Amino acid sequence: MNRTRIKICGLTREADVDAAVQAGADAIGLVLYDKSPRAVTVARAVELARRLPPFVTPVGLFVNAEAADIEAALQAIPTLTLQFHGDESPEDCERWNRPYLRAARMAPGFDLLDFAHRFSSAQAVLLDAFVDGYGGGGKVFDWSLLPPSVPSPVVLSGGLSAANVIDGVLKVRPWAVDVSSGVEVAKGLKDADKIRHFCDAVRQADQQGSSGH
Ligand SMILES: O=C(O)c1ccccc1NCC(=O)[C@H](O)[C@H](O)COP(=O)(O)O
Repeated sequence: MNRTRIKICGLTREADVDAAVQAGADAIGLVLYDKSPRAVTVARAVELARRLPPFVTPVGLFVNAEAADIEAALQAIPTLTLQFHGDESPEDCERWNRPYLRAARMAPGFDLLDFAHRFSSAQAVLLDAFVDGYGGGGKVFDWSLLPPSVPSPVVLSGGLSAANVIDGVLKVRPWAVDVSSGVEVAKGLKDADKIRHFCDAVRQADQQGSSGH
């Protein structure tokens, strides 16, 4: 069983970036969407991304952003992976010729297979709950809604925490998991112990999954 990759999202402080790296995160999410309580500016994102060692990916999150704002972020952080969390079309995502994640908001009746086909150029589809304000809602969607297989790598997201991520990994078998609220003490303020417990739980899930549980 592959090692489930881990993205810790909505980081705003150096200490939280360091805690995510220390706990074994594979990526950090920087919310470049000014209506979010976890928003950071491009300048702040540069400072945070600069702390990352090799092989830990900075992911910039956008919601229906102006092209100039995405351009500025890519100029400032050339290694940025893009995450589109709004109503962006495949063309909106592909024009940057950069690796990107495409968020899918899993409302009941949502046609994930059609969505994954439309966004086949995405590195992965990030499956999130359908919440007001696009994301970061701390809400779990019904994993049983998922089809038996999805033609893209899946990032499971939405209301995850150390308490439910083992179940999520064993049920959905995603390429990666993504968490924001579940490792916070307040919006945008992460807790190092929660981050560590979350990452340890993902490792435990991988062990259970490889031993046929
Ligand atoms: O995190 C936010 O505040 C946010 C705001 C607007 C769009 C996307 C946002 N976050 C995107 C993420 O990838 C979150 O990690 C994802 O929605 C899961 O959040 P949570 O349910 O709090 O773990």
